[in-house]
Amino acid sequence: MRIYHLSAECFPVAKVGGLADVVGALPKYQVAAGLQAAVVLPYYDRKFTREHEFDTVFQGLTLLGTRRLYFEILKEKTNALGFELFLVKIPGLIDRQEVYCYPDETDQFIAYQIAFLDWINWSGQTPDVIHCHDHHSGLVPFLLQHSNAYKRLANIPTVFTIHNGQYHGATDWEKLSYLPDIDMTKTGLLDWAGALNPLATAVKCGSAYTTVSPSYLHELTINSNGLEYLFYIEGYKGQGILNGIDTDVWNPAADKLIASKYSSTRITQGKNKNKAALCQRFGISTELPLVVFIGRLVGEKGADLLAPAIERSLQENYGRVNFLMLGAGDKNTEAELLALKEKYAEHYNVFIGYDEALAHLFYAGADFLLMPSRVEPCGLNQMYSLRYGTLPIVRSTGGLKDTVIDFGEQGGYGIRFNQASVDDICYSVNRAIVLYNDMPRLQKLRKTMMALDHSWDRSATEYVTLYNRIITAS
Ligand SMILES: Nc1ncnc2c1ncn2[C@@H]1O[C@H](COP(=O)(O)OP(=O)(O)O[C@H]2O[C@H](CO)[C@@H](O)[C@H](O)[C@H]2O)[C@@H](O)[C@H]1O
Repeated sequence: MRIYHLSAECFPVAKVGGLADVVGALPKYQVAAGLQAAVVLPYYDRKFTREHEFDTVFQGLTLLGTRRLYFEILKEKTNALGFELFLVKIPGLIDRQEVYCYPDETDQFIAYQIAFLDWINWSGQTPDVIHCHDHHSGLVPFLLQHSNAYKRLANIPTVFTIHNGQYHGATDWEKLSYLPDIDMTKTGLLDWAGALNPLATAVKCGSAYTTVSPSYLHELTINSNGLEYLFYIEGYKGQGILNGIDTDVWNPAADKLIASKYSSTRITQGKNKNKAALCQRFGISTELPLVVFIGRLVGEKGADLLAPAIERSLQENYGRVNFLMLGAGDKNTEAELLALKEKYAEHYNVFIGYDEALAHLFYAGADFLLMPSRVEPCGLNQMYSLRYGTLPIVRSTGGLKDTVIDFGEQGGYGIRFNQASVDDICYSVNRAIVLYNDMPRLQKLRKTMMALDHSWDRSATEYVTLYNRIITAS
């Protein structure tokens, strides 16, 4: 079965967040299961692309409205990622360093999708399934069915996976002229609330859509930034498939990015060594329970709650708990987190920025990982932390609800709270401090956490079942 995954991110080529982790791992597991899975990314001028060799497998000329675009499809020579990797390169438009936030990013993503479709069309390929991830490839299901340019491809089934339903890629109707030779009676499929909305289009036109956890499938009908009714009426096509984690990359027994490797037979020694390295780097003591946060500093992650919650918690528990933060994003939140450093240097520190290696040390060296997310489609951090024996403190939402059971319940191993509020965070941190002071119990929970299996094997099989279903129906 030939599958093309289309995504803006893929670890380690270009990572901004969890989308990259999923697209860098799922195809590898699919290849191991016997599928011919490949990833097609926009080209980025980054370390990975500079350090690897590529063959030019296709060259073409296409149109973006009246603009003529020369494009190339590059293929990584050695399949270094465990699957075929193709890059769409368009000089002057898709050849830059950053993944997002260019003023012409709508043009970039439309051109990327058109170049991909032109390539498979002109090169005579007919993949069994095209699997699109987030709005950056959301127009593909529509173009396959309703563009005269791609008539030969019209029956290819598509899966659309929603990693983040808050971002839709909505744009104004001016961009309609960029779409090649479309059936103008079908433009309603591109519309949501008066804008051209790629995420809504993909939900309407895809053979099926998936969310990255079962709970998030339902939550989209309650909170999806204006698409709630769409998810309600299209719900029959939806399926929640929980993400897995790449256990080759996230494995404390073989992780080269941490200070000391460890397995579930030597958890305490292993974690202590990593905690010592982490605390030394940030100038805090190792004796106290260490609570960390890793992630994008945005409202969805509840990042604005961190500074007030940490301040209150440190005032209530001065000298009984330490905090370390790693993240970048909203400038006000960054400033608030930096300001706390002055006041609480002995018990708190923050690294503003993106640092993959440091994230690994955080997962290994921390005692607790805090995730006060308002919205969490799946969340990978809590699964990484479980694998490293670090107890997750999470708000009960989306994938966090599906993967973390409170230690107060039968078989539980984490801490869960209901409200994205300073009160609930502080209360949960207090529970963590009490648990830390009952070390035999915490050690037992660490063993339980590390024995959990969140690898991709199960979820990869669920995708294959879905592919088979939509292929049969097409
Ligand atoms: N400053 C920093 N330095 C180093 N590493 C950092 C970092 N900030 C974040 N990371 C890393 O980025 C990844 C974040 O993954 P998440 O799944 O938590 O979030 P994200 O919201 O990006 O993904 C979206 O897509 C994924 C995948 O489907 C869903 O799990 C999630 O709920 C959804 O919001 C982790 O690998 C984390 O370690």
